[in-house]
Amino acid sequence: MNMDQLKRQAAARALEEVRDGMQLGLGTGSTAKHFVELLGERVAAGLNVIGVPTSEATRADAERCGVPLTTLDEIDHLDITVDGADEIDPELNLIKGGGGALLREKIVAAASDRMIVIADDTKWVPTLGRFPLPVEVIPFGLGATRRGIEKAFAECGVSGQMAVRRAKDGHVFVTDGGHWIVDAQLGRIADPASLAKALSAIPGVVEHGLFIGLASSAVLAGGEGIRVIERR
Ligand SMILES: O=C(CO)[C@H](O)[C@H](O)COP(=O)(O)O
Repeated sequence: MNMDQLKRQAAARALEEVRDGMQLGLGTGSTAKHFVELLGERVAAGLNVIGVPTSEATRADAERCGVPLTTLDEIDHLDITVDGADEIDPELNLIKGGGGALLREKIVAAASDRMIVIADDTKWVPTLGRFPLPVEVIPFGLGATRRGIEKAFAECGVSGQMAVRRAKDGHVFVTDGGHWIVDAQLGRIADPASLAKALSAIPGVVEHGLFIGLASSAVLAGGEGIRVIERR
């Protein structure tokens, strides 16, 4: 089974948790896209749900698949958010933002009763940090913000190269919120909760890709089948 089939399997397993009448957060990325497509098939067959997309890309996918959409201004909570991740550790802390949607993804996950993370099992790691940590920043004053980020890294015992993310065409990547992303190659983040707190305190940092205590469960698809891991 190839990687894409594993992602679809994880998405299908998460779909089993969806009940009629639910309000759903719809994640971003290639795995979350499978979930939106499968959800669209269930909606076409009569399932009554409504979704909040975490990116303009997911909004377009959901519209194409016929999934009814709303916003967090129109409803007061979400039952489940289903989203992918770039890394998942045994505490179900995550690195997200490889697709650049971390800000809306975190707002939507935080508004949800449950967050189910779906992934192929290559995303499972003993310690976060091999995947570059995305930090969403305001372009104004970027030099000062970067120095603040470096200080936070030093205080939390990590270090590594930082680079402003670029799109395939070479231009600076701009998020749906109009911000930039700095990707930091940290290698190993021993204390992700402390680093998350330190990064959140920096003026100029809009959000970062450390999702601490947000995921309720992870559905991991691998060669030997599907594993569902619940947060302890
Ligand atoms: O955080 C994300 C987007 O901002 C994605 O969930 C993450 O990058 C995983 O994507 P994929 O399912 O394509 O591997």
